[in-house]
Amino acid sequence: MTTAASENAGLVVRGLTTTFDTPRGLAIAAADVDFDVAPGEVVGLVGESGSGKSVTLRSIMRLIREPGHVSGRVEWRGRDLVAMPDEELRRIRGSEIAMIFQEPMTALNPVLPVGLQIEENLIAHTTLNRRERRARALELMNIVGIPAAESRLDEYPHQFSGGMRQRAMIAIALACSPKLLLADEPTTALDVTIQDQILKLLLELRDNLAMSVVLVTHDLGVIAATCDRMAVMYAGRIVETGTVADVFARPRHPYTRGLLGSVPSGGAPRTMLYSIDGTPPSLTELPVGCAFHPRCKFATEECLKTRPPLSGVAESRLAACFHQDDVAAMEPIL
Ligand SMILES: Nc1ncnc2c1ncn2[C@@H]1O[C@H](COP(=O)(O)OP(=O)(O)OP(=O)(O)O)[C@@H](O)[C@H]1O
Ligand code: NI
Repeated sequence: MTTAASENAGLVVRGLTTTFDTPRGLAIAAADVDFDVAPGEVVGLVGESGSGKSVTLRSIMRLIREPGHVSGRVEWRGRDLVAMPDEELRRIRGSEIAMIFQEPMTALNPVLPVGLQIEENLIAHTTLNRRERRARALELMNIVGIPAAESRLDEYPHQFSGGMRQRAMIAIALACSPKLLLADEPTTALDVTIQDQILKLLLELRDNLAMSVVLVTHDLGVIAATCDRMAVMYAGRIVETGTVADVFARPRHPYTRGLLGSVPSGGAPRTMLYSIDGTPPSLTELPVGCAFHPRCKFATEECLKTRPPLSGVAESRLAACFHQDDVAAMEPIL
């Protein structure tokens, strides 16, 4: 049943679990992931390479293919995206919900001019006529800051620089004024100036469209600059959530503390440097107990036997650590 309250609820993810059958066994790439994104809110997902950030985003959009399998609930404005018929999902995808992929070249069609790719989205999801579509495409190119937009509409993706391609992909994603944007490393590999411009653009759109954003990044500087709340992922699980201010000021999970501690103090960090010893576990052979225990200075007997549940001081401020009070009691980092 759809209620007015749930229609306003934005994105609600519950128990999202994604596994892959691999020759080495079942890889649990995302496990029991829970998070919410309110209308107009920007939530960051952060974690090391392979922690399950992209898999989580792709699972929300039902873009996981064999040998992958997704379970759990993804509610968007009160409707379950996991259980919804393909046809209905296709209508929502690209219009209400848009995604920006990690690698623009794979998301863009190489044999179609950029302007036409924007128009294709408009053909699929609006009743605009040809002239109106062209005008809207031009408007979008201007919004994302592509110079000489009029002539660039007829160019192909390979004629665009990396930064311009990223902008083109954002223009396509935004063609139908989505209410939810899933952005996977939208600014990685771009230089700092362009990165700042694109993040600023996303925040403007968030304000103008009351758009919700899930932003995946491994860059804590990007989280600090753009997000309201954040979730830290480790080995497929969310291990800490909270407002960006709270998590940065007083991390409650040793992994988060390690990530933040490895960031140079003074000014927003641009890259995440790892000072945490060791490497993440294999997803087919996760350690018993807490998956982080082999790398953790706080680990005790309990951590080797039992996986700590996400718990904490408030519903919106959680950490999956038995020793979170000790972690929080440490000297502030920044
Ligand atoms: N099709 C697949 N088959 C098997 N394993 C997969 C598949 N797709 C993803 N995985 C595994 O899922 C895990 C999580 O991958 P994911 O791409 O979500 O990581 P990530 O956090 O986005 O990392 P990065 O920062 O490098 O983008 C990885 O170990 C990856 O090998
Ligand atoms: Ni990724």
